[in-house]
Amino acid sequence: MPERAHKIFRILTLNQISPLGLKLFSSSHYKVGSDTTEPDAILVRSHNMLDMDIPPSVKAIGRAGAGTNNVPVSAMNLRGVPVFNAPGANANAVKELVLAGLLIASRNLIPAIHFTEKLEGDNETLNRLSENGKKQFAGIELPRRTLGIIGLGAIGRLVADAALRLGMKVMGYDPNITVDAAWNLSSEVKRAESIEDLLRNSEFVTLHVPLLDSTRHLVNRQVVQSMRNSTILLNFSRDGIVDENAVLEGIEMGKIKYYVSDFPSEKLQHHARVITLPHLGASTQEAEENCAVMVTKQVIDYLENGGITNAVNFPNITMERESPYRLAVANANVPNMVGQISTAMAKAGLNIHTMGNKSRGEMAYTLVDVDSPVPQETIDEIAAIKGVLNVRYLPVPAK
Ligand SMILES: NC(=O)C1=CN([C@@H]2O[C@H](COP(=O)(O)OP(=O)(O)OC[C@H]3O[C@@H](n4cnc5c(N)ncnc54)[C@H](O)[C@@H]3O)[C@@H](O)[C@H]2O)C=CC1
Ligand SMILES: O=C(O)CCC(=O)C(=O)O
Repeated sequence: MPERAHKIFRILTLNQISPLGLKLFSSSHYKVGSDTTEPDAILVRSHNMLDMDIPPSVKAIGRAGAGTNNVPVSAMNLRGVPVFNAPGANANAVKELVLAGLLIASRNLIPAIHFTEKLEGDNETLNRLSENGKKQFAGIELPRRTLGIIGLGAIGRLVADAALRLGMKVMGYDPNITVDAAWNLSSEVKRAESIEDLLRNSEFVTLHVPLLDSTRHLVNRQVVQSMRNSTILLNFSRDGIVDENAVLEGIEMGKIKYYVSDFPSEKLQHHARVITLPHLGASTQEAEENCAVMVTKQVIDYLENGGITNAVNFPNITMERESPYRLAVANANVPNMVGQISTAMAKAGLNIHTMGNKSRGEMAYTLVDVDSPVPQETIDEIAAIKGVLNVRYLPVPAK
């Protein structure tokens, strides 16, 4: 029978994670480090895990941020491993950088700064050269101009609010908007029927969608053609959402005045009409702390209690502990799984105290609390059921 002793969980960090989050891992129960072998869980920010050999010991992955396109989520589905993220935890940081991008581009600040940097002479000369040269950097103001927002989730919504407060008109496009996001969206945001509808009406366009198969090259040649002349395009989502060749053509044709992107790329480097930042969207103390704390709490609850909150591939499920013996079963979302799990438990004479089962897409998850210890043979029998991906026994450790 498995012992009811404190297990030491091993956590591997693949990026720098805020210490405010890491300190939630108590040193008596957790070993945390960037060199941890046989990890129970991995914490990651932008490190590319797509080609990584993820050890079989891994039971959970925590992405201290929003986008999970750097994590092999489908491969983790096959293992029944939840991939957690931190929805909304860095949204304000991104919103602020988008506002900076809007202002930098609308006032031609990058070429203006370069111009001033190159000036030489005494104060009188600098003053004369500045006054003579400044007309080439005259910009536009934001009030009454339209910002088109593609993707109205955590970030898009905050950008909409901020733009409205700056006196802009806002148009939004998001065919998959969640009920929560829709409730939180200002009624002043005009709904675009299509991306083309949004582009026809917007002087500024900002992208806030995840990188998925369906959003790769969302901004392509055809989309660029639909833009108004001199559109300022902002991309703080992911580089893959934009076809860079289409952007370069759009700049040539006068469709795009500036492309402001958080993702440097070889093709766009040193282009006078491209402003790039080094993926700085979430790099504030507050966002780093929020993300680390949120995702660490979720990973701890999963490892210790089997609770799932904010996994991108599993349903949310938490269950109060009403008895000390708990099984957590990840399985494929196919018929009769719960029946087979309960039959195996009944065969061992186990009395089920509470049971919770939820599914999402192809994944399902079952938490079962029983009144007495679960024998290893029963765990093995459940693990052998076709469709079961993993079984974890999570007894409350003896004091
Ligand atoms: N530059 C940076 O440092 C950061 C970048 N991001 C990127 O921003 C993305 C969005 O972040 P959040 O707003 O927090 O995510 P979110 O999940 O709250 O919102 C994404 C929204 O995009 C919508 N969407 C999906 N496909 C769409 C489509 N084809 N057209 C229009 N809307 C579509 C969804 O319905 C959802 O409402 C992340 O996935 C990540 O790639 C996020 C945080 C920091
Ligand atoms: O952790 C970071 O700095 C990247 C943030 C990001 O891109 C995200 O949360 O999707």
